[in-house]
Parts: sequence; structure tokens; C-alpha cells
Amino acid sequence: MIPAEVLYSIADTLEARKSAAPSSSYVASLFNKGEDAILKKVAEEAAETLMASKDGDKLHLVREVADLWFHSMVLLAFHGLRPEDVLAELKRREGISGHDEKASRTAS
Ligand SMILES: N=c1c2ncn([C@@H]3O[C@H](COP(=O)(O)OP(=O)(O)OP(=O)(O)O)[C@@H](O)[C@H]3O)c2ncn1[C@@H]1O[C@H](COP(=O)(O)O)[C@@H](O)[C@H]1O
Repeated sequence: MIPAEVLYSIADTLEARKSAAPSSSYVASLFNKGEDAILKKVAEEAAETLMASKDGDKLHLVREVADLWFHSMVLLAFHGLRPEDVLAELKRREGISGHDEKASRTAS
């Protein structure tokens, strides 16, 4: 099993890239371009994920989802957030049926 620590290690690298020269690193260049450039990459990777799914090519899909996760992590880092924040939210939701959760929102 690949440990979740890989996400923490990438997040540490992303944090370090905030003070790196844009010419030295892809991530530093994205931080330097700012939020709109990061959001554009997230949207592009989401669209490419959709196309890979429709292709039915599993390796292609895995690679596009990796791109999507990676750029989502860059977005989280831009906002001072870490993968642990998302994992904590998923953990909080664990075992709560999506149907039940929606019903509790619409009951009031
Ligand atoms: N996981 C990744 C990762 N996944 C994807 N990418 C890059 O994301 C970019 C965008 O992907 P695209 O498919 O859109 O390719 P592209 O057309 O070349 O990109 P654009 O010109 O459109 O921006 C590519 O340059 C990929 O190499 C990544 N770049 C970096 N990482 C991680 O981030 C770390 C720091 O990277 P640097 O900041 O570059 O040192 C690395 O050690 C890795 O762990």
C-alpha cells in the first residue's frame, strides 16, 4: 500500500517552492503567476480527466487524476491549506450516507 505520507511530502515541497525562483521550478512559476493561473490548471485537468474517462483508457485516467490532485494541492497550498485538511473532512464524513446528509440539510 502506498502511504498517505506521499501527499504530506509533496505538500512540504509545495510550501518550500513559495520562496523559490519561478525559473527554477514549475510550482514556483505557478505561485508566481497567482490564483487565476492555478485555477486555470485545475479546470484544465478536470476537463482532461473527463475526457480520459470517456476514452476508457485506465492508465490515461489515472495520470489525469494525478494531475488534477496535484494541481488541487497547489491550490490548497496557495490558500495555506494542506492535504490533512481535506483528509480530516473526508474522515468526518466517513460513514455518513450522502442521502442522509442531504436529507438533514433539506429537512429544516
Ligand atoms: N507531481 C507533480 C506534477 N504533476 C504534474 N506536473 C506538471 O504539471 C504541468 C502541467 O501539466 P500539463 O499536462 O498541462 O502539461 P503542459 O502542457 O506541459 O503544461 P502547461 O504548459 O499547459 O502549463 C506539467 O509541466 C507537469 O510536469 C507536476 N509538477 C510537479 N509535481 C511535483 O511537484 C514537485 C515540485 O515540482 P517543481 O516545482 O517543478 O520542482 C515535484 O518534485 C513533484 O513531486
